[in-house]
Amino acid sequence: MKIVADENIPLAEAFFESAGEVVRLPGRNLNADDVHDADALLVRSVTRVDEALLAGSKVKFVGTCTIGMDHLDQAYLNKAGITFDNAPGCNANSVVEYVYAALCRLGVDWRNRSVGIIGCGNVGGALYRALKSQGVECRCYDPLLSRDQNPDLAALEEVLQCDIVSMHTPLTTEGSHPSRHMMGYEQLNKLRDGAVLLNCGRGAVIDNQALSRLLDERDDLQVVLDVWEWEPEISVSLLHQVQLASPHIAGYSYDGKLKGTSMIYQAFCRHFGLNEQTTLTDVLPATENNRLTLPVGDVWQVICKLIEQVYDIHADDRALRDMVAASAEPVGVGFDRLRKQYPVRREFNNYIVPASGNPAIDGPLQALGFTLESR
Ligand SMILES: NC(=O)c1ccc[n+]([C@@H]2O[C@H](COP(=O)([O-])OP(=O)(O)OC[C@H]3O[C@@H](n4cnc5c(N)ncnc54)[C@H](O)[C@@H]3O)[C@@H](O)[C@H]2O)c1
Ligand SMILES: O=C(O)[C@H](O)[C@H](O)COP(=O)(O)O
Repeated sequence: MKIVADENIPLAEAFFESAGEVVRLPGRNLNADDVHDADALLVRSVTRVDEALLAGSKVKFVGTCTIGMDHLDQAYLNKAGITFDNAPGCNANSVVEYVYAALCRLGVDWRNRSVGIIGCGNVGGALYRALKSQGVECRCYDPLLSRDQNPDLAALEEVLQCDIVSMHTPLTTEGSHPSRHMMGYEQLNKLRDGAVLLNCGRGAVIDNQALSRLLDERDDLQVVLDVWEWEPEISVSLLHQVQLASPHIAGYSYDGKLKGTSMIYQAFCRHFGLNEQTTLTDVLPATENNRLTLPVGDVWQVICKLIEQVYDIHADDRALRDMVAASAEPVGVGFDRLRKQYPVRREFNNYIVPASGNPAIDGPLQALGFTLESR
C-alpha cells in the first residue's frame, strides 16, 4: 500500500510504516500527480483536498491529522466514495493552554473577568469547563447547542459584552450559521471598552480588513490572533495592530500533534481492516526538565510564572514579527517555515509542580492541568 503523507505530520512512519510505504511531501504543494497511485492520503490543514487533487486517483482513505476540516471538500469525497476522517479534539487542550498563556502575557487575570466563548465544541467547551472550574463567569455563543448542553448559552450581543472574547468556531460558508466573516465591523465594534479578543479558530471567521479598520479607530482593544485570513499571506499591517500574534500554532503542542497522528492511524486501521500496531503511549516521549520549582509570589504571579516556564508565547509572537521585519523571505514562506520548525511544546500536565499545601495556590494550578506532587 502507498501512503502519501504531509511532511509535517510527526511520526507518521512510526504509525503507518507497518501498513505500507510512507511517502512524505510538502502539504501546501501536493498535486494530482503526487497522489495518483496512492491508496491513502494523510494531510494537515494546508492541503485542499478536492476533485482537482483526487479525481482519477486510487485514494480510498483521506485522513487529516487536525481538528479543522474546512480544507476537505466533503461533498466531493462523499460523492466519490472516499472515506475521510479528522482528529476531533486532538489539540483542544493545547489551544486552551495558548489562551491562558496569551492572557498571562497581556497581564489579564481571567479569574476576575467575564469570558465570552464563541463556538463551544471540543476546544471552546474545554475552555468553558476549565474556566467554570475556576469560578469564572462565562457566556457562550453557539447556535448549534442547546441549554442542556451548555447552561451559559447567550446571544452573540451579550457574549460580545464580556471582558474577554475567545473565538473557537470552525470556518463554514454554508448551513444555518455560516461562520465566515461572522465578526464583521458591526460585531467587532460591539466589543466593550478595553476588551480582549482572541481568535484561535480560523482566520476568516473575523473579517480581517474590518478588524484592521476598527483598530485604526479604537485603541482600547487588545487583540490576539493565532489564525489569519489569507494564511499564509497574512496582513502585515494587521500584525502591527494586534498585541499578540502567532503563526497558527495554538494547537501545536507536541502532545496534540501526536494525538492527531494516532487518531488518524486508528481511523486508517478501521478503514482498511488492520490491527493497530502502534499506540500513542508507545511513541509519546518523556518531557525534558519536567520538574518545576514553585515560583514566589501571589497566586496570579505563580500561575503566570509557571505558564511562562512551560510555554513562552512571547517567543512565538517575536519570531513572527522578526520574520516579517527581516524581509529575508516572502511573508507566506516565513509563516510556513515558522510552523514547520516549531519547537517541541509539551502540555501542562507533563510538568510536575511541588504542592504548596495552600489550597488557594494548589487548586488553581490543578485546574490549569499541572501535575501537583505532595510533599
Ligand atoms: N488555532 C489552532 O491551532 C486550532 C486548533 C484546533 C482547532 N482550531 C479550529 O477551531 C475550530 C473549532 O474546533 P473544535 O474542536 O472546538 O470543533 P468542534 O466541531 O468540536 O466545535 C465547534 C463548535 O462551533 C460551533 N459553531 C459552528 N458554527 C458556529 C457559528 N457560526 N457561531 C458560533 N458557533 C458555531 C459548533 O456548534 C460547535 O459546537 C476547528 O474547526 C478548527 O478550525 C484551530
Ligand atoms: O485544525 C486544527 O487542528 C489546527 O488548526 C491545527 O493546528 C492546524 O495545523 P496544520 O494542519 O495547519 O499544521
